[in-house]
Amino acid sequence: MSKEANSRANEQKRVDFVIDEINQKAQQLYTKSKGLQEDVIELRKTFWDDVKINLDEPDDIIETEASMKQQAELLAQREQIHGIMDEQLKTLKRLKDSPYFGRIDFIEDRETEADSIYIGINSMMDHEDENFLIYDWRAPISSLYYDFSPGLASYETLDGTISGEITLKRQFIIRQGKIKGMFDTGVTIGDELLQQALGNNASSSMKNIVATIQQEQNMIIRNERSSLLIVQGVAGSGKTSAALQRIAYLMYRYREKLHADNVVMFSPNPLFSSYISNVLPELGEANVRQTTFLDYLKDKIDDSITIESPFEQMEYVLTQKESNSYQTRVKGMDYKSSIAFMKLIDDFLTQLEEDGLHFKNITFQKRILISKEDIKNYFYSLNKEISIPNKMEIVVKWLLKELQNHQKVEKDKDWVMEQVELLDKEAYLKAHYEDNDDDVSMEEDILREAVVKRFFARIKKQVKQFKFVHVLATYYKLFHEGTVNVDVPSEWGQIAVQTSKNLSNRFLTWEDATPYVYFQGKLLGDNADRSVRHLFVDEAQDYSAFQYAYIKHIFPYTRMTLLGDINQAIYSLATKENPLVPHSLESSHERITLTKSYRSTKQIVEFTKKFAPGEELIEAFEREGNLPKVIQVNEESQKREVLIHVIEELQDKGNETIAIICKTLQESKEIYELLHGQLPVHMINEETYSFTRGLLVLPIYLAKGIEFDGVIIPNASDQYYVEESDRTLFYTACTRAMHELVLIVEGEPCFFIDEVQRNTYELIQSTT
Ligand SMILES: Nc1ncnc2c1ncn2[C@@H]1O[C@H](COP(=O)(O)OP(=O)(O)OP(=O)(O)O)[C@@H](O)[C@H]1O
Repeated sequence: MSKEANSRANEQKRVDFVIDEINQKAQQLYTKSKGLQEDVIELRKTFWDDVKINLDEPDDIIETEASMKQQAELLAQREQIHGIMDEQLKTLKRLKDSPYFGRIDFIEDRETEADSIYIGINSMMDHEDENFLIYDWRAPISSLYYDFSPGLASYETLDGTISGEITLKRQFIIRQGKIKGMFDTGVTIGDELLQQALGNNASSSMKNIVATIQQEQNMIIRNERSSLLIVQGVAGSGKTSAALQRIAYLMYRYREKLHADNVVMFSPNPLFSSYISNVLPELGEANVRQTTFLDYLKDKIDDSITIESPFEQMEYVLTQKESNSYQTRVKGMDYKSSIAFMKLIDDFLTQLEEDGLHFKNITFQKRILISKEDIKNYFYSLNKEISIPNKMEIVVKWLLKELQNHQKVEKDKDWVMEQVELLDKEAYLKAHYEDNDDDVSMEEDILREAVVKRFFARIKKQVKQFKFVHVLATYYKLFHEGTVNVDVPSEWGQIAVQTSKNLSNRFLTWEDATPYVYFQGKLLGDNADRSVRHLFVDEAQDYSAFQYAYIKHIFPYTRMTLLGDINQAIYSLATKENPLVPHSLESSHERITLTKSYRSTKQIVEFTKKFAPGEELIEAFEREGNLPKVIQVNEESQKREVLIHVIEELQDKGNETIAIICKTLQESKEIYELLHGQLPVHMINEETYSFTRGLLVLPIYLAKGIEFDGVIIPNASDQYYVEESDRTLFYTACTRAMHELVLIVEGEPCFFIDEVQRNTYELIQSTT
């Protein structure tokens, strides 16, 4: 047997042994868990048998409560242990298929023998709980695997640095308990393993990358120092992957303190949220709170106000250039994205301390109980030193007191008696018991009280929610009177008219959404969100300076990881003052730059980097593929045939997921109509929450962060990608491709293609 075959046979023996241990452990755990489950069922069945119920005397009631509590605690405890065992069983099941993916042999300084460390998704000890058969990839010692090649190496523990030498670094592909591949590696982690991982077909959900994390990605994953970590990484460099493995790492490292609901991730769209939702559970961790920034804001705004989505805004920018109000809107977007606008709002808030806040009448049965003037007078009678939100709290207290008086007055009115008659039997019985003197008029009094209390409860709740403050009307005023002594853009007059019109329709454009929520928080009090210990912002290039300032304002104590690619800043207005741009205003932070692109073949990266804004910083991973194709069609009528031909060709080559990526939703709809009925094609829109493999049509902004086996840009001519501002859109679209990229051009190619050397793509004149 060759040396290699011999060592593979030995490794397989070890795998068999570990799987044997896993089976034994699973069996023991299963037996225990089953016993516990029966216990839980029995406890639930007999719950009331063991509770002593006696409600005769106050003491008996207390004793009954205590007995119920004890029984409930017992049940909860068992259920919790059962839950933990269930998780352990799931972990063992995962390990059984593929117990580990890496091995390092490490000799610590001053030791003579190397220890073999096997690394997997979770750790596992032998049945005597003495030795680790598998180390979790997040354990301190496992960092050796990611950070070093064979030779001198060290890792950090709580007790300090441990140094030594790696004498062997090996990788495995194990499936269903069998070693399918085994490689001894040198400098980087498994080119071969990585080649295999990247060569696979795209999936409708993202995969974990723990077996092949690269050194530069590991720096992001294991970073514990920075309270603000900024990652600028080119398309496909593994930013999202690093973010997700980082979450898993932090949850492991701070297991006692950090729970899934202490971590929030802002993702670019709902489709992306579902795309990445598998990774953490696959790593044995619960999913963290994921939301789009739009949904986050929506939660804070009154339901009666409509908010435009960033995608609608984008669609407007791309398709409404001819509209009369376009220039004003774009200027308004620019200004409202800036810190200067936040200063304008702050200045307006200072004015509001003196005068100008709008309130709403508090009404009951169409009668005004407390008028907006009275509320305003009361508000402005309060000491000027008190902040607006604190004054609001005082107003709430005052209003509740006033309402209590109104409630008393209402109680004796005729309408109350009508409502009393509609009360149910229970209310009557209650009144009867409460009335100790058996006095009928007292009983009526109690019933009247019950009615008004119920009616007033709703008003009081609204008061506590500050519904008496007319935030929208006050914000509206900002565009009329809020600009005294402040510099505003020269187009401010038109911007103000346009904004007022939208606000009158209770409509907030995307550029107004964050300023409005900020403004509202400054009036009513923003609760700094302390529960969020770590915030991840993916596609961070698409946030404006205003949005960042707001995020910082609302999460002042939260550690943040911002990940993005300035080359993919498709909301061009958002790039100004963006923290991803070096030398931006960020003060204390750590910055990591990723330059290697893993997603696409070398040929696709070489092609796309030529028109990327920051070309020199893009490096391709060595994975070979076909040259991208530029197909020229002569007339519109050819397009459908060419498109169908291209799709079929890509499918024949084994590409399972093919995306036709368009500039706008409008264009996507046209392409969909062209193909619908001919091919099984799926249209993806803002409401699509998940996708399956197959043929998809979607606008660029919904393809953000996602990847496909093949990408077709159906209109890559200079009619569609016209201006410099289209560059990032075009780059984002092309970089979604893993294996194949095809651009169809009717007429002249867009000037981005002209920037690319001719030998990096195949030019085809369609004769179809
Ligand atoms: N170390 C790695 N091992 C295996 N696959 C990797 C690795 N790093 C990245 N990938 C793969 O490369 C692809 C791109 O990764 P990811 O989506 O995380 O990149 P990104 O930087 O967020 O991309 P974009 O900005 O273009 O959306 C994914 O398929 C991911 O699985």
